Amino acid sequence: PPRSAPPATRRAPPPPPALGPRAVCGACFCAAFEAEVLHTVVAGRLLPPGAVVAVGASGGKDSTVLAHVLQVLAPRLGISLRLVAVDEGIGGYRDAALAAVRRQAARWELPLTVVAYADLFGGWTMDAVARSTAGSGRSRACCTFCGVLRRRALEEGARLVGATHIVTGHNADDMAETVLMNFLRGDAARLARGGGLGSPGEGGALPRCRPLQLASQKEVVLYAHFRRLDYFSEECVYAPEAFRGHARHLLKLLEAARPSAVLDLVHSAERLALAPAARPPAPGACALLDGLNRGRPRLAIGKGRRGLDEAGPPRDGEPERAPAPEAVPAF
Ligand SMILES: Nc1ncnc2c1ncn2[C@@H]1O[C@H](COP(=O)(O)OP(=O)(O)OP(=O)(O)O)[C@@H](O)[C@H]1O
Repeated sequence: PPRSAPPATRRAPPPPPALGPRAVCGACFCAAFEAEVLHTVVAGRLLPPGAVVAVGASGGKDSTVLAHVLQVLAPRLGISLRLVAVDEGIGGYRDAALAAVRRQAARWELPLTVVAYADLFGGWTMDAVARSTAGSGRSRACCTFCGVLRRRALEEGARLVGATHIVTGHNADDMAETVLMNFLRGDAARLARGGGLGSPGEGGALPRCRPLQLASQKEVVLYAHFRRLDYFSEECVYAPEAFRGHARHLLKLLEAARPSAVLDLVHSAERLALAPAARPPAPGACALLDGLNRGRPRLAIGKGRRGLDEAGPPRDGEPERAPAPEAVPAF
C-alpha cells in the first residue's frame, strides 16, 4: 500500500532564514557608511594628511556621495577637497548633470573647476566623436573613447587646481562590471591595471583611488537618500549602446545565485597580477585622438585591430602592429 506522507511534524524543518544585515536606523546606517569609507581610506593609505584631493564630480549619485562623505571626513583625514567636473560635450545630458554639480559646490562651499573635452582635445566633443566612430548616430565604441578621454581630462583638471590626488566615485558594482567586461573581452591590460583600490600614479600621473570601491550600489543609494543629497540620476544618452549593459545584466544574474558575487569579483581583480612583460598597453588619449584626427577612429581601440603609431596605420601587406605605447600616463 502506498505509504502515507509523514506527519507534518516529522518533515525536515525549512532552512533557517538567512541571517540578513542587522536593521539599523538611517542615522546609524550613515555613520557606519562613513566609518567604512574612513577605514578604506586609512587602511589603504589612500589619502595622506595634507593631500589636496580632486573629486571627479559627475553630478551622479556615486560622486555626489563620495564628495559628501569626504567632506564629512576631511577634518579627521586632514585633507582638502576640490571638485573637478568634466564636460564631455554630450548634448541633452551633461548640461543638466553639471547643473547638479554646481548646486553641490555652492551648497558645500567647495571650489569647482569644469574642464571641457572641446578645449582639451582640439575641438572634439563626445557628440562629435560619436558621429565619427559610427558614421552617423551613436556608437558602441563611444564609451571606450569617453573613458580614456575623461581620465585624461580629469588628470588635467586636477593639475589645474593643484591637486595631489584624484578620487572617483566608482562603487563595488561598477568595479565588478568592469572586471567582467575585461574578462569577456580578454583585455589583459585593463585587468592587470584594474585591481586594488587605486593606482599610485605611474608615469608621472597623479595617484588615483576609489574610496567607495567596497560599497555596494544599494548602500550608496541609501546613503544619498538618508542624507537627502541632490544628484542627477539620468543615464548618459550613449549608455544604452554600451557593452557595460550586458555585464550589468550578467552580474545581476550572478548576484541572484550568489549574493557575494559583486565583492568576490572586486577581490578577484585585486589578486590578479600579470607579469609586467605580459601587459599589453591600453590605448591612451593621444592614440585615440590621433585616430579621430585621421578619420580612422576605430584603429586605436580593440584587440587585434591595427594600431596607430607615429608612422601611421599599417599599409596593406604590412604585419599587424601592437597599439602604440601610451604617450600619456597609464589609464
Ligand atoms: N563628467 C565627469 N566629470 C568628473 N568626474 C566624472 C565624470 N564622469 C564620471 N566621473 C567620475 O568617474 C566615476 C565613475 O563614472 P560613471 O560613468 O560611473 O559616472 P556617473 O554614472 O555619471 O556618475 P556617478 O558614478 O557619480 O553616479 C564617477 O563617480 C566620477 O567620480
